[in-house]
Amino acid sequence: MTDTPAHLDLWPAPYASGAVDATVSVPGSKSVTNRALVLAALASEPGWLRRPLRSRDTLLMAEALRALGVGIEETVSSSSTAAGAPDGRGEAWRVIPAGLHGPASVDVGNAGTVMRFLPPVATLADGPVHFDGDARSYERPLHGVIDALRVLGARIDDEGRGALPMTVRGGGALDGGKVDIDASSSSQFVSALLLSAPRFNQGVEVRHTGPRLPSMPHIRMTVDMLRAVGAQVDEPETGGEPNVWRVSPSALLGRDLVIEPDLSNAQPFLAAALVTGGRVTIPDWPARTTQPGDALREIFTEMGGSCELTDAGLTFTGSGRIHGIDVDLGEVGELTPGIAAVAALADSPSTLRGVAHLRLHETDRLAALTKEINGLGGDVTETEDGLHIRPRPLRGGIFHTYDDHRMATAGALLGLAVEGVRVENVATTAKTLPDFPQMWTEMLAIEA
Ligand SMILES: O=C(O)C1=C[C@@H](OP(=O)(O)O)[C@@H](O)[C@H](O)C1
Ligand SMILES: C=C(OP(=O)(O)O)C(=O)O
Repeated sequence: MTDTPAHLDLWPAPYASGAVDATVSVPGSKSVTNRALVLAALASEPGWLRRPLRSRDTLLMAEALRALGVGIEETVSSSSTAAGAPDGRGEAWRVIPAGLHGPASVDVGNAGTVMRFLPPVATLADGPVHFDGDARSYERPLHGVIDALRVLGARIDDEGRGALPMTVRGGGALDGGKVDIDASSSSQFVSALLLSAPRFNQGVEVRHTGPRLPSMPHIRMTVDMLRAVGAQVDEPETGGEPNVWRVSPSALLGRDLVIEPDLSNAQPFLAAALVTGGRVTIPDWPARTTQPGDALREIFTEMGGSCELTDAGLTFTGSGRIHGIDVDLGEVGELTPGIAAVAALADSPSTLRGVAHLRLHETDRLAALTKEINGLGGDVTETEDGLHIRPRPLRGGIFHTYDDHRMATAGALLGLAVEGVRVENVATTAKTLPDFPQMWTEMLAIEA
């Protein structure tokens, strides 16, 4: 982990002089948008995504599918007031499936969903598909997808790396069948194989053989979205064998889907209510969802507030006090940076457990959180599978972000309560929330 020169891209994180009181409309879910794009591309008829997230990760997914021959048209839906509205709301993507063609090149950036969900799609193309991405993408685990696809009949050139860069030698179809994988380093291995499986000749039977499986809500999301386009899925949570998922071969329907707001991106705004003892409402919070961010209702309530779901959305009200928490975040790992930031401001220590796999995310999040919170005077130690956080008075300073959008929002959160925090490269929030700095200052009612 190298230090970025201090003069580069330092964003003075606004300090909150009082309690926030705001309504914040959060753009669409990254995880839902990228699954919906893949399923729409594999369908047998055109479909719509309304209010898709338009951020680096989802634009990379759309661009990659276009490179394979899929039509994705930008339109302004009837509910829209203006094309290109800053938060992307009101816009729609019309997805027109087509035969998948190689040769093609895919830039995955550092998007786990693109680097894992698209290689199975590429096996269905009629030529080679080359995958490359950011330097960090070479270090993120992909072996589960590569090895499984080989067992299912694919030809992949990765020069023995088990990682990017690589070329999938698409043959126009894939046998499919049974495969064992160890998905303990990423649930996205399972989701990746299931999403394309209706188009494999024999569908798929995936058995997870590893010690643990993180991010179960994201696998539920995959299963739910497959079923919604007509796929037949057998899985452990509805009476199937433990750790086994089966998808039958079938055609997929085109869907007209309104994408839910990204509840993990709602996290910093809800946390602002907790940290300042204020109140924040997130409109369109779904009554039922598979998004892991829904767990924030319980987690932040335990840390010192209350929430209410009404027609106006989810309103979270801070109590003015923040309590430490002892919690297993294995199911909701992507919430860890925001929870760690809040925990560093609490009135008692916290233990965050079950998130060893975060060492393989956008950056090593356990190391990065420890170093950066301690750099502001905090007292955080890494455990084998998480963090111990003992709150101490913090001071201003540079909060490095390591190209990690959730490190940037964690730094902004600390800045609400600690004067003089400067977040390095806040623009890295473009991975999933390009308008974050503007949304943050609007929430605080600060003139831009
Ligand atoms: O399938 C998905 O959309 C995701 C699954 C999770 O990945 P891991 O299981 O690798 O943590 C999550 O952290 C990531 O942000 C999104
Ligand atoms: C882990 C994350 O992303 P990715 O989809 O790249 O794995 C995240 O958004 O927190």
